[in-house]
Amino acid sequence: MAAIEVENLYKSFKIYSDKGKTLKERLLFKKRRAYEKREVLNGISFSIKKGETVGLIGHNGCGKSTLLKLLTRILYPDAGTIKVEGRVSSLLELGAGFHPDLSGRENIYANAAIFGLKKKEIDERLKKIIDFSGLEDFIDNPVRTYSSGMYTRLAFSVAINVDADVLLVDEILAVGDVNFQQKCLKKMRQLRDSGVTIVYVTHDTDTVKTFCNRAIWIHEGKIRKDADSWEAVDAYLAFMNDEKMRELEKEQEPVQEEQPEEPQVQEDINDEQPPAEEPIEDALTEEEAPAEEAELDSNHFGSGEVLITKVRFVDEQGEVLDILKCGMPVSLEIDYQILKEQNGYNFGMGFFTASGINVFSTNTNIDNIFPEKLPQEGTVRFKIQNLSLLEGEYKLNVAVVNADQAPLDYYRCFLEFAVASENKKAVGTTYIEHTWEIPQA
Ligand SMILES: Nc1ncnc2c1ncn2[C@@H]1O[C@H](COP(=O)(O)OP(=O)(O)OP(=O)(O)O)[C@@H](O)[C@H]1O
Repeated sequence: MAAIEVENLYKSFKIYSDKGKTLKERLLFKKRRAYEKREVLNGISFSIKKGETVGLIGHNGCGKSTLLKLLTRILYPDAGTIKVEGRVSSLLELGAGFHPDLSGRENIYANAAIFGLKKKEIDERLKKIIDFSGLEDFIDNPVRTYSSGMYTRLAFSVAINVDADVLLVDEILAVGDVNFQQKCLKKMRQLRDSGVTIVYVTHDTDTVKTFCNRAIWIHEGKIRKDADSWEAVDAYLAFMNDEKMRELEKEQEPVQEEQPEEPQVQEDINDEQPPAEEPIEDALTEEEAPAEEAELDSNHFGSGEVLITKVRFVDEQGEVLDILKCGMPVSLEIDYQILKEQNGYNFGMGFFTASGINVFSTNTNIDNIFPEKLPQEGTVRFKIQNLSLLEGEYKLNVAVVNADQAPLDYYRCFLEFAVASENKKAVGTTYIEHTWEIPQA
């Protein structure tokens, strides 16, 4: 049975470009104020079953909070329908729904009443709410004297104690201290397990993976992916990573076109952002590496806390190779990005034949390299002095695991590549340097 049913939802905001400098100007030109319409949600439809826990993900400003506010009916859509079954409780913007001059206790009554509780029901829950908030000593002070963390504590304590069927939570938990965050997540898990439907907006993709069973990724006003939380988060992180790469490559462009014909181009670029001050890794400035740069897809596993973002073969000059040659020096470059620091890192690679036979695999730990700390992003190079693979088609596995060998990003076949051979001929997969000794007659 559906707890939330959203159909063809549209929401735009008017953005006023000329507000008028003074109140007089604003009043006089009230009707003439120029505005543009910003489409935020552009035809969103989904259905959430009772008891589901759904993470809403997407980049800043994509409309997650707007969607949550529409579900809470703080905002109304331009078009589309929203049906929510049962009592709704929400934890939206910091302090939303609190009156600054009322005490914590008075705000509990006011807030819980908004969620549909009668005075008697609130009386019964008051102690529980105050206890959970940990604000006993401050509960009779006006909430304007509260810190942002204290606001969150109070708001959360009310939101989870109103026996809601549907709980809508915005990124608000980030404000509380670590202990309170853990306490909230524990409580939310209990609510989830007792069948409460939860929609959770957050940028903490780890929590989405572990806490939610499903995630909806909003992009450019539409649903880009609505799937199992791991699958949706991986797709979102891969996309964000690609975006980052594109930005880095764009930043690089003016540096490459140092003497442009049109000074205007330079000005535009300067407007946007200052020219790159830091030297950017060679690897990121390569214009293209079509054959080697396999696209990230969901056909791999790992926590995603460290991502393998690009992999390529290069020659001694750093030129990307389409075809490798038996006997040549080759480097395998693995670009990574750390989203969450680990207790250590172990990078691995493996060559497989097209039919899946492992020709050679190793990792940094096997080679007695145990990196504990790494730059947040960089390139690991696996250098081969003399490629001994024979002519043929091969597959490449790449992986990074942590010091406990837990997979962070593991690809069974990141890319397929070909090896050619001009003078090193033999049968099999590996060329073994050799000589023959033949008895003389
Ligand atoms: N009341 C409003 N008036 C005008 N524009 C608004 C209003 N509320 C939101 N917006 C705009 O709508 C867009 C979506 O905002 P929203 O807060 O929903 O994004 P979000 O995905 O929650 O972002 P974040 O991850 O940064 O919290 C933004 O461009 C924002 O500026």
